[in-house]
Amino acid sequence: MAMPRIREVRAYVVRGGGADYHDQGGQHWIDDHIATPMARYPEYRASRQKFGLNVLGTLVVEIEAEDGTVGFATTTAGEPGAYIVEKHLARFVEGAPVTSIEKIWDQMYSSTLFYGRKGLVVNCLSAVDLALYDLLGKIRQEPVYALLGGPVQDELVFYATGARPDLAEKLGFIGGKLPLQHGPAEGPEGMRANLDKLASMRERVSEDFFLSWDCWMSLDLDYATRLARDSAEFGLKWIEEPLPPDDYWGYAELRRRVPTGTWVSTGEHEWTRFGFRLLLEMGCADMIQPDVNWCGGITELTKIAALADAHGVPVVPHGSSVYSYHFVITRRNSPFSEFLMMHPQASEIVPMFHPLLLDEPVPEGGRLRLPETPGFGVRLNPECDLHRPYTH
Ligand SMILES: C[C@H](O)[C@H](O)CC(=O)C(=O)O
Ligand SMILES: [Mg+2]
Repeated sequence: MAMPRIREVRAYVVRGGGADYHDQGGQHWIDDHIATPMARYPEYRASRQKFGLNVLGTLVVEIEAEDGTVGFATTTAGEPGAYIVEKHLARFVEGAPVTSIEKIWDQMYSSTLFYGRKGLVVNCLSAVDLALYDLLGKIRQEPVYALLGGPVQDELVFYATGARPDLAEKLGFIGGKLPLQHGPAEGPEGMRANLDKLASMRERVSEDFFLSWDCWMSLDLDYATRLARDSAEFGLKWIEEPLPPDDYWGYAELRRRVPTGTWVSTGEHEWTRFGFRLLLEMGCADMIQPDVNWCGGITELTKIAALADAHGVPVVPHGSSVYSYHFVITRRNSPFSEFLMMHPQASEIVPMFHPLLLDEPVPEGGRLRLPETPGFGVRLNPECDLHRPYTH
């Protein structure tokens, strides 16, 4: 079968949910006094949006082949991302065969080394990579998981991230990850409030339902050590992203300090196999959590997961909806998946990238069988207002 070439790349910005899942309206648990590295400044404690967490918005990348087939994907990168895709990355994609995914990745990464390597630029590159997978799947009439070698499990099993693990258990999830609300700047009172929250959730859920902390880079080594130790009596399964992502030494030390049986996890804000190589070789984590919409797309996640497998470290991707589901279903080394509760009170199941995607699958009873729809199996919601700020 002759493979078409790529005709055009287009980059759009959209506000309100989507891949920038922090870009929510008011009164949402995800913006309700969550511990962050900015919480040392009292004026930025109550709301993450106040310091600019949702400043970027969602970037949508569409890639159209000569035969008219369109693949698309999304990331957190907004208007600066649209500029990078249109003015820089598109040149490596347009005119290339739709199968040229590895070469395009290498050209995008190598050509942006002088200002990229991590963060926004690799988020953009991830969206292009995922859009290429979506396109290839649609052209071959196969789901992305089939392109990746096929499923190794029949269905995905989920834990839930949100303010109400007790409700998540009733919805069938296997565990719940709570946002930590108070950091070191809030002293012993904040620590007590954190532990009280965990204790009260432990009382409300069954013994087999696991509980974890999401610390969103907000702690220091001593606080993280105390939190992990004092949370152990409530059966804490893991302490996630307790330290700033560049503190590889702190993570390695924390792993030595936490009680046996408590995992240290991180990787949500790490990029490419080079960043994960440091985490793995330095013994920073019992589990890594790359976000496929950020870390370099499927092309890079495949390499990161192979490295992790060789180190005996499980890979449980951060959020990222269908983009991680198609990957996880093909991996023995990814025992479960994350579902971010995007309902404002975390009391009902809402698609993770709502309202941007149509046909976005959600777990039922904490489980999900992926449909056989080509590509990632989702469509852009025509009711979302996509804006194309740049052309090339
Ligand atoms: C709940 C966390 O603060 C963050 O919004 C999401 C996250 O880190 C995760 O899902 O993991
Ligand atoms: Mg997290």
